[in-house]
Amino acid sequence: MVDNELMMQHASEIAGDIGAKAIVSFTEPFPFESDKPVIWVEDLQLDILRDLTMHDILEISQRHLHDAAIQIYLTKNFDEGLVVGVFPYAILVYDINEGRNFINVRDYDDIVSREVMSAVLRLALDIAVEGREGRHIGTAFIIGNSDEIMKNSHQAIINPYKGQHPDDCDIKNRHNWESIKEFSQLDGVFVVDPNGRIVAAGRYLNINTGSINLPGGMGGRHLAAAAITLDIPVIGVTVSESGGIVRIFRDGKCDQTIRSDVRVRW
Ligand SMILES: Nc1ncnc2c1ncn2[C@@H]1O[C@H](COP(=O)(O)OP(=O)(O)OP(=O)(O)O)[C@@H](O)[C@H]1O
Repeated sequence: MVDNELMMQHASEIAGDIGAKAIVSFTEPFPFESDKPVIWVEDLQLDILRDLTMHDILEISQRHLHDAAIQIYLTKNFDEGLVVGVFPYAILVYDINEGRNFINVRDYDDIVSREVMSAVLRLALDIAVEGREGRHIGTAFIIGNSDEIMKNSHQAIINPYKGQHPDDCDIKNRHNWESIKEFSQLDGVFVVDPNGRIVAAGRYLNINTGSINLPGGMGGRHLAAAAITLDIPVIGVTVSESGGIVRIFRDGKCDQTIRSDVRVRW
């Protein structure tokens, strides 16, 4: 296998030559100096690539780079430009526009601002990757006119956000994420208004799932999120307990699927 340091040096040169925004490294992290920001991707078992054909290696590497690019897009607001991906076996150049075409938070700005949508997706990815106390967590955020959502739902347990200071309910504020992650273990969903204020947690949606048709493997949580988006103009963001996948629902359908099996570190 080629030395990781050598791969990184070449990637750094390529990144300089093509004016890339960053280097995304899938190799084992080590201290590395570069003019370009280096993003390390963790939690990937790339050893399995060793026995595959070059075609398969490239296909899998590209998929991982695509997943990482979505996280970079959501976290860094990199809207366009190139990144150089470094794998133990390959160097790939990736256009962030491709990731952006796949998921564009502006697609939802008739209901929720880009800032709130990015925050919810980033938090949802965190919950999908980290879980809580060593176990996977599933939850959902229903975003839109909160009065309408409240009318179409009821408390499964006491609402922990009732009567709280608005600053403590702001989903855009990362300082609030720890408590949101804690409450994501509760049964039911979060209700979020278009400004990013969490109005309720532990909320059960009163829905009619008759006209909803989802692919197999999606149970009550996904059905409920899909159904409410058909009944009223809201967005549903789900985190699946089984599989750690984040999905965006709109108009009764799953609009986007984001895999969480790569973890980027800045
Ligand atoms: N109508 C509803 N409103 C709000 N939450 C619901 C509703 N129905 C189910 N849920 C939530 O979904 C949880 C899991 O249900 P289920 O396992 O059937 O969902 P799922 O879609 O298979 O999701 P996962 O992939 O996360 O397991 C329930 O414990 C509950 O918290």
